[in-house]
Amino acid sequence: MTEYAPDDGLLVLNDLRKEFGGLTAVDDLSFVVEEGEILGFIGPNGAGKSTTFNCVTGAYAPTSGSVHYHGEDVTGEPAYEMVKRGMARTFQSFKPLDDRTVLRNVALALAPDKLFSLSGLRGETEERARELCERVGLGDRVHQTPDELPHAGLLRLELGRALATDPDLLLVDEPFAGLSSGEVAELSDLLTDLRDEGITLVVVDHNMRGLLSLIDRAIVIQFGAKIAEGTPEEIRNDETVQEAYLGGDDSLGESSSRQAESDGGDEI
Ligand SMILES: Nc1ncnc2c1ncn2[C@@H]1O[C@H](COP(=O)(O)OP(=O)(O)OP(=O)(O)O)[C@@H](O)[C@H]1O
Repeated sequence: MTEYAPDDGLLVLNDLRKEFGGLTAVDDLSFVVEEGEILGFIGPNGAGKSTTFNCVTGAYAPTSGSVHYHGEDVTGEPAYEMVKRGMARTFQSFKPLDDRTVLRNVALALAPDKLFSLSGLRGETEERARELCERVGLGDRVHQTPDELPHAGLLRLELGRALATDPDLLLVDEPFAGLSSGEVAELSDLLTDLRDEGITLVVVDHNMRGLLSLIDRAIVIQFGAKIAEGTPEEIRNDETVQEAYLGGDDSLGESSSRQAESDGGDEI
């Protein structure tokens, strides 16, 4: 099996393994994230996507294997260390503070220690929080509270919170769930803008709705192991991927993927 060198990519995983008792959630998984790309990290429900990234971002210690970031061995480092090193993530089930404005929620991620001691946001902190709100398209909603935002707005807020740590790698967890196709397109534009500004992105999802037109490349996993890797076109046409999703239905093509999209379904 290929052993990647530590500097083969911005993020390099070699034989990453995570066991929970007798269950192997991540099964000797190796792949790289190249600097400047938007990588799709795809797999059916329960494939091990979250566990992989919990091992990478420091929420879990891997059972074995290695993680290199910026060429350095960061295997098993805690979450705050990974944030300091420039890795950020969004969570699918995030909970903003509903009694604080959008601006304050972003500022909280920017300066958690200061927010509680200051009576109001001032100077640099407020300015940076405003910039971040603008950057994620919430410039005209800074004084609203999260419960006034539509779901797509909450996702933008979560992105603003993640960007507050000034990451160079951003892991985005299932961003398109619950969005209309118009909102998927708008969010894709935002993610592409972030990439163009120099942030490398990994977009994690269990379906490919909206994803294949956004990403440069994808890794597909099943039962914790890599089953395919390639361009969106290669992934779409990969028989193993089709089997993993559809139990061997080889009729998958443009039309059925569009059908899945219009159904909001789980398929490719
Ligand atoms: N903390 C845990 N303890 C025990 N088993 C776990 C734990 N976390 C995940 N698992 C198991 O590991 C396997 C992989 O789960 P994981 O959540 O990583 O999959 P996933 O690809 O992210 O799925 P989804 O798309 O549903 O989020 C599953 O069988 C899950 O039940």
